[in-house]
Order: sequence, then C-alpha cells, then structure tokens
Amino acid sequence: MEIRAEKLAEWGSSLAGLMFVWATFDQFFPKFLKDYIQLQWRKLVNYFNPIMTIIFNEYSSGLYKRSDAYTAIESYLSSKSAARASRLRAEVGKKNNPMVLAMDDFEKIHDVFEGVSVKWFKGKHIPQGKTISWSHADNEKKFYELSFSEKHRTLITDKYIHYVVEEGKAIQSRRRQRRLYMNCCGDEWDYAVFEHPASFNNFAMDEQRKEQIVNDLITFSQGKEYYAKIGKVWKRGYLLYGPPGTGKSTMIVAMANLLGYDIYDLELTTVKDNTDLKRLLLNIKGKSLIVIEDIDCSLDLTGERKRKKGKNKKNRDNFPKPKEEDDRSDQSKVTLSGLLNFIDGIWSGCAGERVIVFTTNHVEQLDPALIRRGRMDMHIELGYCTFGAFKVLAKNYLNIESHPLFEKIEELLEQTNMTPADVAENLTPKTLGADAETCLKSLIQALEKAKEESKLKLIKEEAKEAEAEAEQQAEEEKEAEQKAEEEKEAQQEAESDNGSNDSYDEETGSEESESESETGSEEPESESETESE
Ligand SMILES: Nc1ncnc2c1ncn2[C@@H]1O[C@H](COP(=O)(O)OP(=O)(O)OP(=O)(O)O)[C@@H](O)[C@H]1O
Repeated sequence: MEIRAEKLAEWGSSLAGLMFVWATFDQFFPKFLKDYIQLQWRKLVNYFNPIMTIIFNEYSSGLYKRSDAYTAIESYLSSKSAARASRLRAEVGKKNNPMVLAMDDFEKIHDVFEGVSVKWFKGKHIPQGKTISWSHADNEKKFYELSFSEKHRTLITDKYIHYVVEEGKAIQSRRRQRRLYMNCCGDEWDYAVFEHPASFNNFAMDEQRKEQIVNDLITFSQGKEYYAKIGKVWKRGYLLYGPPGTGKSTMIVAMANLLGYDIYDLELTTVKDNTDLKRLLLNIKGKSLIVIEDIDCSLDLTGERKRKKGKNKKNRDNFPKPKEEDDRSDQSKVTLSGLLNFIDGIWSGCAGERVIVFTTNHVEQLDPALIRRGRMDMHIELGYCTFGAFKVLAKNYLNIESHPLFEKIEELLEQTNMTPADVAENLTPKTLGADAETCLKSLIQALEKAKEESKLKLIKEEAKEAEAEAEQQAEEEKEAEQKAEEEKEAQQEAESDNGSNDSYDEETGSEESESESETGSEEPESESETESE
C-alpha cells in the first residue's frame, strides 16, 4: 500500500512539473517558435507513421459560391458529431428538423471506413488586419482537414471521399424543406414550401404492385453510374392513368417524398410557346419531379392547343389568375413536338436527375408517341378500390388489420366500382368517438347503395338499348315497306308505259319499222368503217 502511495505521489509531481514546463512554454515562447516546434514534432511523428492530409476549403479560390464538397462534408460530419465530437454547435434548423448539431470550429472527430480510422478537423483562417467584407469568401476561410495514414491513400481517395460526399448530399436532401414549383409568368418558376404527408406507406394499392413501383423509383435514384454507362440521360417517365379519385395526385406526392425531390407542376396552358417551354426546362434543378396533370386536357394531339374543359385543376385554380396569364393562355403555341423535345430532346440533358410524370383520366386519347416506352417508361394504372387497397385504408383510417366485417366488404368490392377516395371518405369517422365498426358499417351501406345504383343504371341502360333497338327495327321495317311501295309503283308505271307504247306501235308501226331498218342498215356500215380505220 505504501509503495502505491509513493508511486502516485511521484506521478503527481512529474505531471505538475510537465504542466509547469508547458505553461512556461506557452507564455514565454513567441508564436512562430511554437509553430516551428509543432511542425518539427509532426515531422518526427510522420517519419515513423506518415500521415496524409487533404484540405477541403469552404470557398474555392475566385468563387463566391460555397463549395459543394464542403457543404456535403459538413452535413456528413454533423450526422456523426452528435455522438463523437466533444464540443458541438447547435443551430436552429427548418421545421422538419428543429435542431441541427454540428461540430464546432477547431474540433476534431474520428471516423472509421472499412476498418480504417481517419480524423477530421474543422479549422478556419482569419485574415489579419483586413476590414470586414460582406462576402464570406473575403473574411473567415473555413476548411475541413482530413488526415489518415499514408498507407490507406488509395482507399481514402478512391472510395471514402466519394462515400462521404454522396452521404452528405443525401442527408442534405432529407433535411431540406422541399418545394412545390409552379410556372407562373413565361419561363419562370414560383414556389411554395411543400409539406404533404402522403407516402407509399399510406398509399392504398395492392402490396405487390406498390413494391414494384417503389423498387423502380429507388433503382432509378441510385442509377447514376448505370445511366452514364448506357449513355442515357438520367431521367425516367411515369404515366399514371385511371378514373378520377383513384390517387394519381396522391401517388405523385408519395413519389416525391420517397425520393426527396422537389415537384415542378407544369401548367402547359400558361406556357407561351416551345421556346418558353425550353427555358422552363433549363430552369429546373436536378432531383426534381416534373408533373403534367391531365395531359389530355392540356395539349391537342394534333399539336394544336386546347383550353382546359370543365376540369377543376388543383392548386392553381383556387387562385384568381392574373389577367396577363389569362390572355397568355389564349395565345399559347406549345406543340406536341415541342413537348416531346421537352421530355427527351437534346435540351433534356441539361437538368440532371429527374422524373417526369403525366396523369390522365383518358389514356386512350393520348398520342402513342407521347407515351411510348422510353418516354413514359412505366405505365401505372390506378383503378377502383380492391380489397388489398381497402386493407391499407382501414389500417390508415381505423388502425385495424382485420375485422369480421372485412369478408362482406371484400365481396361487395368485387361486385361494385368504388374509388379509393370514396372508400376513404366512408371510413372517416363522422361523429366524435365513432368506432371502427360504425365506420365499416357505413362503408358497407355505401357499397350496397353503389351496387344498387349500378344495377339500376345497368337496367336503365339495357332498357335504353332495347328501346333504341326497337326503334331501329321499326325504322327498318318502315323503310322496307316504303321501298316495297316504291317498287310496286315503279312496276305499275312501267306496265302502264308498256301499254301506251304498244298502242302507239300499233298506230305508228310502219314508221318504227322504217327507222329500225334505217338504223339497222347504218350500223354494219359504221362497224366496217371502224374496222378499216
Ligand atoms: N390509392 C389511394 N390511397 C390513399 N388515398 C387515396 C388513394 N386514392 C385516393 N385517395 C384519397 O382520395 C383523395 C383524392 O385522390 P387524388 O386527388 O389523388 O385522386 P386523382 O386520381 O388524382 O383524382 P383526379 O383525377 O380527379 O385528379 C386524396 O385526398 C386521397 O386522400
């Protein structure tokens, strides 16, 4: 015990001695000398275990835009900092990410990639004796320094940095508040912050089909290298078609939420001409989902423009249109070929990764050129509610996965056509505290009513058809009678004509025989003339 106490006292005094030396060194040695000693020390360490460093500056020289690599690294490290950095800086984030913790200046954190340890340091140069400028680039110069053992150079430069930048970008896109853009005047986009809770988890559709679509979207979003390899622009087209209320708009939102893309809602009727359409395309950023809703109402298939008929378009039609915009829509000259160029002409290669979605209630009216594979790569039919889709809605709206009434509902859904929108509406509790069973019963009532109505409709249609058939038959009979009558009259007339001719013959028989004999004598003559000629 005594020996241990002695040892502790010894260490204590050595530590105190060291601290005294360090304090003296720190206080009395000039900065350049300290820097020099530090440099020599690093060189000594490097000699035995060579360390490589890479610097990522916040601003590239001469540019006033933050470096993309720097911001991506910042996002990547902020996701690691909460657990690893000893000093953090808290920043108020956006609504969907209230607080962001980032590593503070002059902090270090360690990271491990494929078993290799690396060190990140966040530093900044503060220019001395310079007046403060409004430009960040002229003031503090922040940077990240990545250090690692020289022997892992290839792994870090070839793989790790790429991984960090891609991860950082993905984190940025998840954190960023997304935007819903609308084309407003000519070639410009206006936007609103977009927060819609629809997702594939709560989208009512058969699970297998849903999985196919989700996989397709994810494969596309991760396919940068694949598209580069096959020499195609990194874009994919989806055609959503089906009756109103089957979830076309909802699926667009679910797609955007899944991919973390902004939505560009393109209203073709307000685009002046093909040139404006091209300009709009050039103003679309990457990671975007371009939507043209009700394409059949936007563009005449001959390339002529057609004003929207009857359809109450979402978003835009809730606001009064400025007069110029109304006038503009009258003058729109976007053609089908302009739209085809917009989708996949050479200009389409300028906007980076993006998805194009068309929706329509009348797929049969669309020009095949517009929706052929390669333009609209995946055609998705959204139909009436199936039992599989109903189960998703029941889980969303009532939080139940099974119920004795499900069997009856399945049977009724097979016998009638009801859109998911109507099913959802019937599952929504109408009174405070209404339980699941009440809502299911209300749906059954609605389904039975719909079934009755469709039966009545069918009977009416059949009666109408029968009536039309009877009418046609009567008309045909009438026509036949009339025809018979006419034929009879014609025959009678012919007979009476014959009778009068006979009596004339009797009177003028000699004349006729003369004329006949004249003609008879002439005919062989003319024949012989023709032959000799
Ligand atoms: N498959 C679905 N899953 C979940 N909710 C749905 C589905 N289909 C429709 N709904 C609900 O019905 C409402 C109307 O759907 P939505 O606007 O997406 O239909 P739509 O096919 O785009 O209709 P329209 O052709 O009239 O534009 C939405 O608010 C949504 O809540």
